[in-house]
Amino acid sequence: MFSLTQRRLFSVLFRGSVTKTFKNDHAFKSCPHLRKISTSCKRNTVMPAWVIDKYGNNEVLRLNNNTMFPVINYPNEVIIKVQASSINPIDVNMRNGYGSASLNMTRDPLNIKSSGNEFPLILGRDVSGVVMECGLSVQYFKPGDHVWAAIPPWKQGTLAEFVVASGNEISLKPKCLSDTEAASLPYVSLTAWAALVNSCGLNKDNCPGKRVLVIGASGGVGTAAIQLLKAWGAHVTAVCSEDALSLMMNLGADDVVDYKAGNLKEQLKSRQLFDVILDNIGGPTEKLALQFLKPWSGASFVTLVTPFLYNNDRLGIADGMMRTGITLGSKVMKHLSKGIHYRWAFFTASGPSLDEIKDLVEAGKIRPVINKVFSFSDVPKAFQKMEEGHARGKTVIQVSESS
Ligand SMILES: NC(=O)C1=CN([C@@H]2O[C@H](COP(=O)(O)OP(=O)(O)OC[C@H]3O[C@@H](n4cnc5c(N)ncnc54)[C@H](OP(=O)(O)O)[C@@H]3O)[C@@H](O)[C@H]2O)C=CC1
Repeated sequence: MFSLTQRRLFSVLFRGSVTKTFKNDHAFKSCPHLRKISTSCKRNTVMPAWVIDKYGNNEVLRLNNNTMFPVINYPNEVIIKVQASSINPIDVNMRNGYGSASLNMTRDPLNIKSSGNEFPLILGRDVSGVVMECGLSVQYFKPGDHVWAAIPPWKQGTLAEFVVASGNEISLKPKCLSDTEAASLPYVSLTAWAALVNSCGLNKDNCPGKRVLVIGASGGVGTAAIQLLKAWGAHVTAVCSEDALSLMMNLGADDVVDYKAGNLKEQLKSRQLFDVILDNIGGPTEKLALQFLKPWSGASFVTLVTPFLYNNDRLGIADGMMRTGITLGSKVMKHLSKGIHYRWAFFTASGPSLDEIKDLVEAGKIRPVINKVFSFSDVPKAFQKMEEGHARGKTVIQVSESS
């Protein structure tokens, strides 16, 4: 097999024959702003990026101005100039080593690098930016398009000047949002979509009248989930701390439960049972919440907090997968016998789903909820903020001055 350096060299040498660049594009010729970006893109073989060279605390984050410029390896890929990004809990967890067993394996799909050689690793999943270059099989996008996306965690991330994404992971950015606003939504809204739509089968036709409980409602995923559910007419009960009550009401929640105000079980008992519960917290909360679903009526419990990657990290892929299968299988069977569908959900990168979210944003049904915006040079501070918890929406990174 080819070494990584050889593969990069081939990609650079043959790039002209497998990609469409800005320079061939009519829009490019007529737009000085884009021409400027493209020129810098073409001239540089390196770019600034926040990388880690080993797992650990915030001290492992390093701004490297000489990070290798990304190249298109497959004809369905695009290179995006990152205008804004954001931080999610997975970034903090990955910095600490979370997912290293499974994600390293897939981050190098051609298996060119040996295991454990994933560094320097770029974190950051969200991007709002401009397409610079397209592989030849990319049909729906062209250089110069303003796009947003969430990049899967097994790929290099978006805390960099440029990032590579697949054409099927990106979507045209909602025109009504700035880059910093747009970068706050893809990862969390696609996670909410994966949980509510893909796992629980909710959609705009069957949501009206459904009672949904969102636990951990004040964070990134929760704020996106509430808005998606309200856009489709569900009755939403949000579980959060007291200081997030007004945020929840502003987002449209019908009922709010303050989990710090006292006995959560007693508070939930005073409500009617739910058709769907979205759990963003896990642990003891899962056990407690499962009692509050309508049994034998198709009700679903879906959690985002699963031991899937932890098991692989701890036990290795084979044993980890087996442990995960046993845990999930036994929980599914246990709750099915009580008339409840029990599910785990995972973020799924999807341009088509982002297209639908874009429509909801442009219709004014979903809006960004931004906790704080940090500059690119302050990425470590943004990680620190994320790590401190108590998020109220999203922590966003302004990568380019013009975002
Ligand atoms: N499976 C997957 O693919 C994915 C999983 N996740 C996971 O989902 C979870 C939520 O993600 P995200 O929304 O981005 O995280 P955030 O950190 O943005 O939000 C978490 C929120 O939960 C609140 N919270 C903490 N404890 C409780 C509690 N006991 N009851 C109710 N609310 C609580 C926090 O505020 P406060 O403490 O002030 O109450 C905070 O607002 C994370 O654990 C994340 O790792 C996220 C994305 C994808």
